Amino acid sequence: MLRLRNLTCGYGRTPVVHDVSLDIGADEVVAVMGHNGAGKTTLLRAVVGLIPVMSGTIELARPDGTYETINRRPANRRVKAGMAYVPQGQQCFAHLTAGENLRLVADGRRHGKTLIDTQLDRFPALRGLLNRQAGLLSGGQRQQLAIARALITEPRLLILDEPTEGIQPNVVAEIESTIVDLARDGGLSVLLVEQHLGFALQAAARFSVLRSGRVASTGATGDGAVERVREAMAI
Ligand SMILES: Nc1ncnc2c1ncn2[C@@H]1O[C@H](COP(=O)(O)OP(=O)(O)OP(=O)(O)O)[C@@H](O)[C@H]1O
Repeated sequence: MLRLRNLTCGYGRTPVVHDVSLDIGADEVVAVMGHNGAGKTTLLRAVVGLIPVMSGTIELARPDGTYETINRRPANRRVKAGMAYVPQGQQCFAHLTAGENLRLVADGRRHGKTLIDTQLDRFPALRGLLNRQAGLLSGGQRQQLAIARALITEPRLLILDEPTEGIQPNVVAEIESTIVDLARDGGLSVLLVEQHLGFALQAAARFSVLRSGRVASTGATGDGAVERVREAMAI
């Protein structure tokens, strides 16, 4: 679904992410881990088109499975091509209700109401909160709202930046099972940036660890992955 080849990106003329290569297959969850400042968010920003690529390529699969380079494609057209981005920090329109947050994305889409209903089935806790201001929801509820809103765009690639940050443990488990279900149900690949090791290794099939903007370790999340990740992160 997504192929990064020797991707270098950063801010102004200063590279922050160096020479990163990464593959996410169809219906696959891949976790990118690393300490604060390792460059995880910067990598995602380049993938979604919020900052330019300095060198290397970002390739996205077309629906027919062939790849095209999208380095210069504006962010809004990447959304149209099937990417959805949920930034760090449970971002919602705080003064709008939960329902208005969802309708903002659904309105104007064909079958907008059905799209909202599908997400309310996925996140049943949101049903009773539709008339509540998003700013008054708990962190976990806001994160579910942010993911639901992203899914209304019917992405093929969901990009999540630290979805469990600042969220109580019972909701972390819910979000984890949602992500696993989404990929298992088919039709969706997930690029997950996460510092919560247990969560990332449970949810993802493969991992990459970034250290100082470079890939320090990469592999499958099976036996021995915890040790490899800990070693790469030097924890
Ligand atoms: N807008 C910006 N302009 C200049 N430098 C930035 C900007 N945003 C981040 N940086 C720098 O880029 C480096 C990587 O930051 P980034 O946010 O990508 O790391 P991260 O791994 O996502 O960390 P965190 O887990 O804290 O979000 C840091 O040194 C940071 O100071």
